[in-house]
Amino acid sequence: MDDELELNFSVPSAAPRPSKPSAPRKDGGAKPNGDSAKPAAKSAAKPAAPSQLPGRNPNGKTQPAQQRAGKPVNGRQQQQQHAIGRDQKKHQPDQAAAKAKAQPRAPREPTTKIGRSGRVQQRAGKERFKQSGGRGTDPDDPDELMRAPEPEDEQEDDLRAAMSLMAQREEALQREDREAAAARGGGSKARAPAAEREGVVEFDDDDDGGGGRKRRRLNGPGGGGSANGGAVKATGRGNYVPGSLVHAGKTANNAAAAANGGGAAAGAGASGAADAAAPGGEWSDLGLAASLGQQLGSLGFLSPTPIQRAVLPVLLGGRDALVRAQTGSGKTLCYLLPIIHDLQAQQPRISRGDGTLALVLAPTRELCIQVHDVATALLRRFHWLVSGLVIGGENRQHEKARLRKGVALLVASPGRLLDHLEKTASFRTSELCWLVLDEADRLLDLGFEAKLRQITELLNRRSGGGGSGSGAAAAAGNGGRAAAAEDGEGEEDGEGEDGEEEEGEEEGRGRAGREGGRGSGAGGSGGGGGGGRQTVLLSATLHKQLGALAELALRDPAVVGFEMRRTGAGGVKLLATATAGGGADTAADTADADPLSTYSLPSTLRQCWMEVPAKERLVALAALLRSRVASRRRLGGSKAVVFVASCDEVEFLHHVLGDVWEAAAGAALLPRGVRLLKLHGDMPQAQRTETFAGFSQEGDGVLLCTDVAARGLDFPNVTTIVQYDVPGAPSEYVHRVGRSARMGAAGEAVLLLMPHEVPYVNLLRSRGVLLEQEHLDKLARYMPAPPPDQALAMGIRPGKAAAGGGAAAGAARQLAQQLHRQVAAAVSRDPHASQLANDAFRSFVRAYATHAGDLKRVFAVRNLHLGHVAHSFCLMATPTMAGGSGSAADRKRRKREAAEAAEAERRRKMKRGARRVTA
Ligand SMILES: Nc1ncnc2c1ncn2[C@@H]1O[C@H](COP(=O)(O)OP(=O)(O)OP(=O)(O)O)[C@@H](O)[C@H]1O
Repeated sequence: MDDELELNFSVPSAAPRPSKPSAPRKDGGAKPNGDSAKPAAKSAAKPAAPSQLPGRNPNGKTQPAQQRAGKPVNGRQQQQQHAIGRDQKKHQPDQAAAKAKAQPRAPREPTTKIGRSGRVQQRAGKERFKQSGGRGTDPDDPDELMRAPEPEDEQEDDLRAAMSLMAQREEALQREDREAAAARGGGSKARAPAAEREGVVEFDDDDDGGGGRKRRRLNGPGGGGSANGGAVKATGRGNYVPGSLVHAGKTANNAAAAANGGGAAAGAGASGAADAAAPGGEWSDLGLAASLGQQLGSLGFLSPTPIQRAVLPVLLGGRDALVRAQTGSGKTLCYLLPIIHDLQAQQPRISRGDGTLALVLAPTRELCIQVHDVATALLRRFHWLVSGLVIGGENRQHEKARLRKGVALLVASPGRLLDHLEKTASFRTSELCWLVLDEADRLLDLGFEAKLRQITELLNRRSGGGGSGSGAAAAAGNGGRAAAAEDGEGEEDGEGEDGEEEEGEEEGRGRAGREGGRGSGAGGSGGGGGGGRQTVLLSATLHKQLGALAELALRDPAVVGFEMRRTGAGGVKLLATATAGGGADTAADTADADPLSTYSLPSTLRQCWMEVPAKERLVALAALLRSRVASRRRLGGSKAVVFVASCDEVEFLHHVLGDVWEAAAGAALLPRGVRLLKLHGDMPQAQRTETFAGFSQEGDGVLLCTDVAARGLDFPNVTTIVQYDVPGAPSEYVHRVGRSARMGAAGEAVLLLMPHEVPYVNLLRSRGVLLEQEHLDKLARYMPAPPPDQALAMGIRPGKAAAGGGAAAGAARQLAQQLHRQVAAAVSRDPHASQLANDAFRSFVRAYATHAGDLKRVFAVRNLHLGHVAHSFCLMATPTMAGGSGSAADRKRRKREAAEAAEAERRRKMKRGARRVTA
């Protein structure tokens, strides 16, 4: 059954928004390519912009005769004209000069030809300088010459020289294209005709002072061209660390091979491998610039995925878009490619002085880093386009400096972006032409909706764009998690943009209710904004507030992964349809518009659940990790991500399964070479970034984390997802498991449930998520055990546990419990470990208490056996819930301590390094 969601934005009128080449400029002016861009309604309301007046160029400046006469004026000429205008002002300080300028022009001297001796020009210049009584430019003064306007004949010389260069360059490009086409074996796919790409020929990237440059955007299918025709400058900027591109490339190659070899693999819902790279697809077919296609190829992206095929033409055609697709289907490139295609083609070339032209917002810092890394890798070929990152936890001053210099493509988390929009005066966004909200459902879950509204309004104001977007204050009934995050993180440093929803959820939910009440009343005009800005909203789920967000940000969007239907009331309904990524959509009961009910999971993902008594949770986790590591390593690599409910639990498990375990059991839990890593929102940003990159690069490893890693993160080759604690919301289940089985790779997800939690499986089933059951006894062989003499003392033959069968499994579990007691004893002797255990227990119970709605019935605190739960945290007695971890003050204290420890460690490392150098 289809899922339905009512959207409030108005139904698109019959005429779609003009495609990119004719998109309205924010000054309302016609674009240099001559398209009259303003939609009728708006242009009628506004007085004619200067640029629309006859004899004016798009900046409202007087057009040169050549342009008025209808001769083409290219970007370089425009720049020169601007420069001339400025310099003329500078060099005509007095009235006499102004009058002289007003005199009818003397007949021109014969134009100096290119290649003629510079001395001829110099002499003529010197003569003019003398005649003017020393006014104007002294040709003997090299500094002056650098600044001076050139005499007209010299301008023309320059123009001729430039045009001749253009022609040469164009010829070279065409030659290159012909060669490339011949190499591809298809001469028909040559570059677009020269006339289409006249604006993309390279010129020096003169900055005109940052104001008033008019660029020609060459968006739209077939309208793009290569900006540099392969004249690649290695800038060394690309800092793509995680290696997921390489991984992706491999996956794509594998997928392509599978599809080619397997023949029928490309069918809908077939294996993700076929989804990943349908044969025959080419980037240039979709209208991307040839050089961008080449860059994609060099990064291993050989052909587009289905979702990219669906979305790229829409965005290249200049429309806003609302996109839903399954996890790991390649959504990031869906928006980065059209953005880069557009930016690289703009003429005159974008320079740093232009500020930010594309803005990508993502809910977590790690996701921002990831998107930025991919963007940086793609931009390597376009050295004049700079990408940047602003996220909470980073040094504001450094960010400010980068923004002041100018960052064309900026990836940001909402809190920090808002901060810069409000406080960094040199942050230019007046030229913004792209806004992307990635993981929009998560942004909403985290309660960023108010911040998004503020951001959109600020951007609109700065760009002078229309659309207040004020109507989007949707009731954020579940925004409490974010409110909690803000409570916990934001007060001190104004961050709060992350998914640190682990603790303080109760306070958060209360506050969310209030915020929801406040927001719900706002109606409003909405309807997108930002003048000619193109906006993209990507969501993995059909979130309840998506309609409001779409209303806030989008204008007449193309909708991919949904179906849009008119309602009688003039609004539209969104219906979930099969996602372009293939795979099976879950069955859908749409009454509550639960995101999960419309979700699509990769068909290569095996999902199972395991019933585990509370007191055996820790050893079950240990056995599960050992079993997966052992079996997957045989297959060439094992990477597991373990999700828990709180930062404290991550800290506890990391310490206990690492150092404490080894000391108590006499052997490490995991084989040598398999690292145990941690990632959560209370870690200092530097550590988070290091872990993120480290785990991406690892061949084998186990990552203990909170839901901060649940969305969008693309760790290559994750083979197993373990949900040690149940997800906070059903949709979170889907996002967590989506970290595996990406781009057609195989993966597995294991959900551990305590006996009273087993009905959760039915809840998932009712939403179409089907899990198999796996028995704990199957892990018997991998249960950790104490040394043989202790086993014998317990009356258990050491080899018996490994033999298999029911009795053996029982024995193995007994031995594991014995080992667990030893670990617990070690914890009780170690004050630091004890503190971690107490904090983790409290946080676990607090998080458990925050489940709402249907989930509250299944995950009720009263159903917890607190003694057994405490045992699973290696505690001899059940701690009281009073005080301790979980308060905002406590979070801050721990964060500060962690930052101090990290800083001390950094200094130690530096000292060690310095000592090594001097030695
Ligand atoms: N055309 C392509 N060919 C090969 N690999 C690709 C292609 N497009 C994307 N990928 C790779 O697929 C993986 C998933 O991409 P991405 O992270 O964009 O997916 P997503 O849909 O945003 O996932 P999520 O919903 O989890 O955020 C990445 O490793 C990416 O490098």
